[in-house]
Amino acid sequence: MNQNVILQIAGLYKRFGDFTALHSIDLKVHDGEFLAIVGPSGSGKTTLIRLFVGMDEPTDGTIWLRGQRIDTVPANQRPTCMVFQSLALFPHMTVGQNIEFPLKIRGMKPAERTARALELLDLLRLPRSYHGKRIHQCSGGERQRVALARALAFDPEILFFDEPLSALDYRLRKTLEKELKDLHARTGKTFVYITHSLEEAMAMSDRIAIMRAGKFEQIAPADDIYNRPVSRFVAEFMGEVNLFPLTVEESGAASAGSFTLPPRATARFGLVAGDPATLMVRPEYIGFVGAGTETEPDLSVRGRVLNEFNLGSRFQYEIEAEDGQRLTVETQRDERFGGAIGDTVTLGWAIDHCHVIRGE
Ligand SMILES: Nc1ncnc2c1ncn2[C@@H]1O[C@H](COP(=O)(O)OP(=O)(O)OP(=O)(O)O)[C@@H](O)[C@H]1O
Repeated sequence: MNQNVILQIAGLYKRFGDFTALHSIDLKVHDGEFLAIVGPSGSGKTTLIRLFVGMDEPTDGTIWLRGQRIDTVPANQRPTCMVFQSLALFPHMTVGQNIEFPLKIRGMKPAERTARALELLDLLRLPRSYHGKRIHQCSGGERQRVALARALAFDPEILFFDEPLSALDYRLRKTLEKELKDLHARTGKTFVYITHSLEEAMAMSDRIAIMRAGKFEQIAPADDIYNRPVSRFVAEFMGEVNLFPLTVEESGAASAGSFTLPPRATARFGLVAGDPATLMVRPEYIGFVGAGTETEPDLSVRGRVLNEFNLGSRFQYEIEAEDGQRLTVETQRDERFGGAIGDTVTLGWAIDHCHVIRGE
């Protein structure tokens, strides 16, 4: 990925009657980037993609592709934009006919079309013999690859994906996630990928844009979004999290209900008395403090184990602190809590693993 901007939008609005689906959106997508757009249902993800590809018009604002304004250009004259729709294959046609379809409507000669289709089968790691195979004879995963080959047929610079894997079972989804990431690396193309799934976004993308009610709440690399969310909404959207509202006192210490943050910690986060803020710590950074614990943790809480959940590679615990707050803790399998449900435990973690979210 380089820092050249391939796609830029500024002040984009979309209204449906009285309802504003997109509120003054700005975004820059870099050349060769894999950008995931994540957000709850109804946040405006599909509306945004429809504007990119010309399936709908913005109420206000501009879209540029490589510095050229495209929001006023009809969809069929935006050759660099293709939407990947896995379910839009023609079932009665062969794999080859499907892949060649966009080339045929653009007038490419049959021999050239077939050569291109075979190249794309190679790229998608499908056997060349599939060229004559009917779509209904292909498995779900193969169909996804054919749809991708078709989207790539005209060599678009950007591919837009609208939840392509959401209907697939877990194993196939995981396989295709890896294949998509690999395809992105091999083609060097720009991918803009809409998903509900945080896991998918984390696994594949260079940056994640979190959408909420028609606006971007945060746009950043996955690690930043996960470890340094700008709001409670982003923190909670990005998986399990422990959030403690802080009351910063004149002394510099901050009360977090079941524990107190020492002045050196509040100073480090730049908090002063009266600042509204929330302390965040992810479940995997909290550990059980026992006789064998080598160093005293910076912060600790006593509580009771309410539940244990086996997540496969990890274990998750629900703990009730003495002030009634619920905490979520995750350990690796080999660090599983040795006691019983109902036991009183001490939990501890490092200030380095805390993040402060400012504001109400
Ligand atoms: N043609 C339309 N007329 C009126 N309202 C619309 C229209 N299209 C979308 N909306 C509204 O705009 C909002 C955003 O819809 P959009 O489909 O973009 O959400 P989304 O984030 O893609 O959701 P999902 O994840 O469920 O697909 C929703 O409240 C939706 O009801």
